[in-house]
Amino acid sequence: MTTLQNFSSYPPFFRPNQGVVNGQHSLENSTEFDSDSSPQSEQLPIIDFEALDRAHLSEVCREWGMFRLTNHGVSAELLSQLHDHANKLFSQDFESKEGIPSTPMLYFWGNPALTMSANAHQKGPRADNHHNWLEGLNVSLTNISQSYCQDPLLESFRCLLEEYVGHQTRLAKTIFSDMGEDLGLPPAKSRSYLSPPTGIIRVYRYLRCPAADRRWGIHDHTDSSVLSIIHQDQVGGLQVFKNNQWMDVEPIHDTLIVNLGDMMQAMSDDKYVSVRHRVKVNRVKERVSIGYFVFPAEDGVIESSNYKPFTYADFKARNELDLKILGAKIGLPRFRKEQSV
Ligand SMILES: O=C(O)CCC(=O)C(=O)O
Ligand SMILES: [Fe+2]
Repeated sequence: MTTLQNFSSYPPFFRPNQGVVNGQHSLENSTEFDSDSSPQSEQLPIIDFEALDRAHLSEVCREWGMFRLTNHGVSAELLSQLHDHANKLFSQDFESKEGIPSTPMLYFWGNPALTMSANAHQKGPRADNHHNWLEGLNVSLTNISQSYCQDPLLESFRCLLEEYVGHQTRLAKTIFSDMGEDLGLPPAKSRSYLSPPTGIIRVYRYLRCPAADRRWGIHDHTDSSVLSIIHQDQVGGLQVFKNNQWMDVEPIHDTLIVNLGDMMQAMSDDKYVSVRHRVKVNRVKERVSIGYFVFPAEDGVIESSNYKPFTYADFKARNELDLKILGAKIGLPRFRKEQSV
């Protein structure tokens, strides 16, 4: 539960009156933006996992690139336990969180590290005061089995995450296989196009922000993944860009949100959409979400008619370079046959 007065769990940068960068408060000199979403004209489509309808899935992937998954087989109890543990971990003092041994869960705050799945979609150099208003734990699935023998809370959270990853892998494989059938991807290719062992989990806590109208939890972006699967708590804040407007993705506890990433768009030759989305922050409430991101095998060559052949390793390296030089991810346009940037 949130204690309004106590900010000892917050990274100092996010404590009221403390976000000072180069002598300037992080909330100064920032223009207010319009974070309001337009009235909902449409509902996010629903895909029932127990009765997967390939024609409907196909349509939703082409038109939306995001859907709500129901009947996914992840118990409401597991989801609640994950959120309870995440809340407990995040409410510890900042110093304790910084001291978490970084394998398998790496603690971070502000902008995610360059190798992470998603990078801000904004133009121009990244300003110091451009932090995403969040902290998180990044779990690389290659070492998720390494136990935290010394710390019971971390260890039981890790075990829950391991169980959760089993479900996410099951869901991603089935959904991807249906997408592959819809797109006519050659089965041999499909195997290198989805590599569950190299996926990641990110557990985020979006922090309360006094200037919620001038800061983002996560800026407008597309994911670099093949698929991303998000479970959010009841606070809300996730938005998706559809029909030239932003719409809220309403929290519903026993559902998951699936979105397609850049790799899926490339594999589908632009038939499917890597969807733009972002997360708002809140003045009075923290928000916790758990994201699962699955990628292609690093060295699997993605072949399509709109893009030059490239691997996920090439894509990552190019994004890292663009972030360093331009302060922004360019992403897929870099790999188009007719390069558009
Ligand atoms: O927290 C969320 O709901 C979304 C997170 C997200 O978009 C990302 O990590 O790429
Ligand atoms: Fe994302």
